[in-house]
Amino acid sequence: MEIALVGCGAIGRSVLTLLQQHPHVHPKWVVVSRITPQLLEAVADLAPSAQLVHALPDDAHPALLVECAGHSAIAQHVRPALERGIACVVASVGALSTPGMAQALEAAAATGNTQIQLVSGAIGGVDALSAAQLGGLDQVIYSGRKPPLAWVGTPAEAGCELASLREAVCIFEGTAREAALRYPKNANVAATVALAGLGLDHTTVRLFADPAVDTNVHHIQAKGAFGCMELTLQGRPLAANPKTSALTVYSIVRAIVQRTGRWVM
Ligand SMILES: NC(=O)C1=CN([C@@H]2O[C@H](COP(=O)(O)OP(=O)(O)OC[C@H]3O[C@@H](n4cnc5c(N)ncnc54)[C@H](OP(=O)(O)O)[C@@H]3O)[C@@H](O)[C@H]2O)C=CC1
Ligand SMILES: O=C([O-])CC(=O)C(=O)O
Repeated sequence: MEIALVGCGAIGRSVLTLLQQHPHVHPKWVVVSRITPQLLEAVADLAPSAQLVHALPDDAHPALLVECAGHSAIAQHVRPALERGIACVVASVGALSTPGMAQALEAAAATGNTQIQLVSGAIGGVDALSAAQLGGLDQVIYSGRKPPLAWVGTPAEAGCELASLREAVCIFEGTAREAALRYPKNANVAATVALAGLGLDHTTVRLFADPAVDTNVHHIQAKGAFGCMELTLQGRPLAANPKTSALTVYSIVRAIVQRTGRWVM
């Protein structure tokens, strides 16, 4: 199966590394915003038969395009690929918080007669939540807790001195839509939980910078006709990006590899 990968940062490089164990998956195109000597070297090492490009060439027909770049890549690369009939796997789920984006992707997938898969990424339990939603959900609360370093370069910096925090600070409370728009590199999970459950405007989100944790701690509390659910996931961050949990990489590789087999779970 030939695939195109969009993004070659912390997630992209780890995905390429793991895919070396899957001989039926062939990364043929790696789409990046800037082609640098370091990237050329990394791709030559991790996926020697892949081309490093700024956009998917017109004559490329991958079976799958896998996005692990950032919110801007959804309009720039995912939407046109869907229109061309290329199935897409998306990690930057928070991009769907931009008004009109979900509808635009839906229309693009309809034009191309193909599908978009949103990965569960750094969280689990999304299957249970979306099944529970069919019976009716009363409340879903998501909280994301990360070490202070993971919030560098975000609006959290305006409200507190991250480097000298002595105790946990709630840096955001609001809807999943607001969280995903304000924290595009840290609150994709908030959007995922919301899209599976009560929606972007009815899911309560709290984000914490916490010097007492050394993992990215995701917590979901949900109740409804099904009963109730509580899930805590302590995700080990990637060394190359403390904002991102390693589980995101495994979730993406799982989504790719499942397409080469006969079982879907
Ligand atoms: N669903 C989930 O659970 C999670 C989702 N994510 C999503 O995955 C994204 C990537 O994470 P991570 O790999 O850790 O981040 P990194 O910053 O390490 O890497 C992102 C890479 O993508 C490139 N990039 C950014 N925008 C584009 C674009 N429009 N087209 C092509 N390349 C682009 C960047 O290049 P440059 O620097 O040159 O712009 C960079 O090399 C996050 O921004 C987030 O949206 C992350 C964690 C969890
Ligand atoms: O990787 C994580 O732990 C979560 C994350 O960054 C996000 O939700 O965007």
